[in-house]
Amino acid sequence: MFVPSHITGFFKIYKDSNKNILQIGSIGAGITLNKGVDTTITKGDNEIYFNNKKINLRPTIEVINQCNIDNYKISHKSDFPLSSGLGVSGACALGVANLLNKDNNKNNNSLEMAHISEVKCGTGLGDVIAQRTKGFVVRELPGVPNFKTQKVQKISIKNIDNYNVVVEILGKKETSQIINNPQWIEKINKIGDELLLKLLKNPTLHNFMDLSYYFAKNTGLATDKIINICNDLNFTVGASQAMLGNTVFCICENKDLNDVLSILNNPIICKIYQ
Ligand SMILES: Nc1ncnc2c1ncn2[C@@H]1O[C@H](COP(=O)(O)OP(=O)(O)O)[C@@H](O)[C@H]1O
Ligand SMILES: CC(C)(COP(=O)(O)O)[C@@H](O)C(=O)O
Repeated sequence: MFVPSHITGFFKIYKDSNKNILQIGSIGAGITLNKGVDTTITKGDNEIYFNNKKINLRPTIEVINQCNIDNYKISHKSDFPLSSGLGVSGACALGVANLLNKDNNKNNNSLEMAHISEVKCGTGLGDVIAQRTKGFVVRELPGVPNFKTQKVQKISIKNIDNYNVVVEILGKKETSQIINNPQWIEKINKIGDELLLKLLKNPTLHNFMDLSYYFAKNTGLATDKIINICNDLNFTVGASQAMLGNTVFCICENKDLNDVLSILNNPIICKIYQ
């Protein structure tokens, strides 16, 4: 079961404690990539493997606890490491939730299960909704959309094959340390407040990248190193920090790809997955 990785460009946090957990989350915009996580489940001794290494991955464990299953061996094969701002934790949670419901002929909502797991673990607020939707995704309401409040838009991209998403992972960043920190929440929500409306007025990849760069710089989430790399890539559609990681992402046209690769040290070339 493949689930695409997801890069959030900017977001705003909604963690109102008296709300149902399904309505807790974030609004924002991002893109899913053709690289992500492939999850399989076989019989086993209740083990979880991530790229062949046994780990206790909390978002996956949270989903298992909701399904109350036993004698499993879960294997996540990921194109990216965890804690890189690429939605890998969400891809693991959604992949295992999809499989468990399919295998056990359950009709639980796997999206709800994965979202609950991410919110409980502090590893995500909106990734799994974008990963289920796929493409260039705008989330206008926090939480899992339902038939009444379907406020998740998939923005169409002309000549999508002309664009590359080049990713450079510089290190790790634990999402939970940011989205559980009141000072960071205040900064993120102050800067992120107007960006969604600005994107909806001009829903293009260029505008998305400009708004993401503005968000990364003005929240203080981006390091000087990341800002400098983004500035060096200003000949492209745009470059910014993948939220919430220590990761640069750049969208460039095919004609500029070689120039982008000459600037980055460990570039990973992706396409937008829809
Ligand atoms: N080696 C590891 N063993 C167990 N859990 C890990 C390991 N590395 C990272 N994690 C966990 O994986 C999760 C990554 O979530 P997050 O920070 O949101 O990253 P991502 O951007 O990949 O979604 C965190 O709960 C983190 O503690
Ligand atoms: C930005 C983030 C809160 C975290 O994303 P990640 O670090 O990739 O888990 C995401 O879940 C979102 O709500 O948009």
